[in-house]
Amino acid sequence: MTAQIIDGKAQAEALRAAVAGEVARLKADHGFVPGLAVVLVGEDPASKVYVSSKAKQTVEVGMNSIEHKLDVATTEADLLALIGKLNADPAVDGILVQLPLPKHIDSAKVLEAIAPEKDVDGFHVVNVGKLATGQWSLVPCTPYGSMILLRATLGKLAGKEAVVVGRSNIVGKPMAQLLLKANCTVTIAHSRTQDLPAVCRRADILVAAVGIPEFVKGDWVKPGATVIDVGINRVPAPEKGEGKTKLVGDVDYAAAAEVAGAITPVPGGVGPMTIATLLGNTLIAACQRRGLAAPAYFAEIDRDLFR
Ligand SMILES: NC(=O)C1=CN([C@@H]2O[C@H](COP(=O)(O)OP(=O)(O)OC[C@H]3O[C@@H](n4cnc5c(N)ncnc54)[C@H](OP(=O)(O)O)[C@@H]3O)[C@@H](O)[C@H]2O)C=CC1
Ligand SMILES: Nc1nc(=O)c2c([nH]1)NC[C@@H]1CN(c3ccc(C(=O)N[C@@H](CCC(=O)O)C(=O)O)cc3)C=[N+]21
Repeated sequence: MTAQIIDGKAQAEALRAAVAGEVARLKADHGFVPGLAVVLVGEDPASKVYVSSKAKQTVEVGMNSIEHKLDVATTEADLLALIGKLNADPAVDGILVQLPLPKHIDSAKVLEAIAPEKDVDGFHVVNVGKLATGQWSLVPCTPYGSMILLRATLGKLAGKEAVVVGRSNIVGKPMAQLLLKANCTVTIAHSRTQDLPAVCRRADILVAAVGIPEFVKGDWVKPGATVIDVGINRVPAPEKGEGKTKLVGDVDYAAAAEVAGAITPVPGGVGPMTIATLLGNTLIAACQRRGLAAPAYFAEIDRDLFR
């Protein structure tokens, strides 16, 4: 048996088309255009690629993109001052500070400085706390995108056994919270988990967010399970020529695809969804801040997943 390939690229395109439609409607009916500010500190090549692709897609859906590219030597105080300005700027609906930040800057402090209602990453403690206590909040993009892929693949998730490998604040923990909110039975595994292969084999839904190339093996996957591979790892690809690289996930894709019912590829899986949900969150934040109802498309996703 070969698994269904979950097409994150196509799902992300559909989501962006829905966002573009809503942006046009808001402009026509309410006379404003949502704006997303993305802040990049330093010259990390991968971060630069992500930030420019975020800016491009922001403009493609009809929103305003505000880019701040700061020198690697930018002080924490200067960054906090910029965030203060963006918080106060009425043209800015969403603020994203690209991670990782240079070592001399305290990321936690920076994330807490972002106004929670503009925190389109969903990383602020207020939004984390709201998610954990069942209140409405902006939700981290990668887990939210993963949930949308699960909804498209499985429909209702209630009662399913879900295992999340990884417990970071940006992926593992919020992913587990969302699966719990969707009435799954959730296990969070990490580097101290005993007999990880056996824990993974219990999963109807297996989410890998580890940061180790092809870490999850084919025989860790329960036959028919749905596998969400969050990992993005750039590795050498000598088969493509000397010095060439390629992207692989945290799952041994070829082996897992023999066993799983459905699986996300890398690239083309969770990654594109992350940017699409970022645009979705910006739209939601823009509506929320003006007291407008959440766009119907997102209300429907939330209803299907969480009620
Ligand atoms: N597709 C997308 O849009 C995004 C992709 N990513 C990718 O997702 C992956 C995870 O990212 P992130 O959560 O930030 O990574 P972190 O490094 O912050 O967290 C990794 C987690 O994996 C766990 N882990 C590490 N080694 C093992 C092991 N041997 N066995 C079991 N668990 C282990 C760690 O456990 P412990 O806590 O015990 O140390 C930790 O909880 C990366 O590949 C990253 O590139 C990230 C963000 C967005
Ligand atoms: N504040 C903050 N928010 C983030 O959401 C955030 C961040 N910092 N720092 C880095 C990680 C990583 N991340 C990705 C986004 C898109 C792809 C993506 O589009 N990937 C494509 C391939 C891209 C390529 O070819 O390089 C794919 O998987 O198909 C991947 C990873 C967001 N992150």
